[in-house]
Amino acid sequence: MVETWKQIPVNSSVLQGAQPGYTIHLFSLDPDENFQPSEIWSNNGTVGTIAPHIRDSQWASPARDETVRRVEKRAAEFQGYGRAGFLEPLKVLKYELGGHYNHHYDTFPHREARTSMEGNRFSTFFVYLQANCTGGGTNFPRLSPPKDDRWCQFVDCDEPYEAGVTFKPIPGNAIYWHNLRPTDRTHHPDLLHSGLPVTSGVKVGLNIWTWTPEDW
Ligand SMILES: O=C(O)CCC(=O)C(=O)O
Ligand SMILES: [Fe+2]
Repeated sequence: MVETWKQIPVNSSVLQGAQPGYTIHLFSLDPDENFQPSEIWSNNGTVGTIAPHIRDSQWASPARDETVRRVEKRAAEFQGYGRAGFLEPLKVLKYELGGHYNHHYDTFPHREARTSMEGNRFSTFFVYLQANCTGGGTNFPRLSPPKDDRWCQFVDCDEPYEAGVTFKPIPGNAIYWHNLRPTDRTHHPDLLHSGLPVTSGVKVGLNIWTWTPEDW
């Protein structure tokens, strides 16, 4: 038989029973019934309060089914080993009209100020799952806008220089950053950020927070 480059039918028995090392699953979460108002935690990590003038959104932790575990695994592998100790259960966030989250850090300040937990949120993935909305970018006021125009597909290049950098909520995209400085383990001051108000429609995001090992 002559070999051609169109030789293997996708549904052939050759593929049945194969155990690929890596499978892609369509990532779809519909945790609507589980959504509750998002809380704000104090610096020592003890109290969660609801304060819509600071943060107006709903959140839910999806059940750890196979899809969610796969996302967890990918997030862990992306970061290699080392300072990545634990993942916090994934948190889906939903913002409706006017929903926002004022400027904040994702970290808790430093070990001594905390009573109820060890470690800290080393890194953040913020994934845009749905963004059928206007507004709703993620703003980092202390970052300098990029000079290369190619970034304009991901960040809002029309806003004033002083506004810092605002990532556009593009479904399927994610932003990733390290909250802690490796040298002194304090939070990086430039990583102050906010979820800008949604001016129409709905934005759904996903937080994947990785914690340092307990002895960090
Ligand atoms: O909604 C956003 O764009 C950012 C959300 C955020 O910073 C957070 O949930 O900690
Ligand atoms: Fe945040």
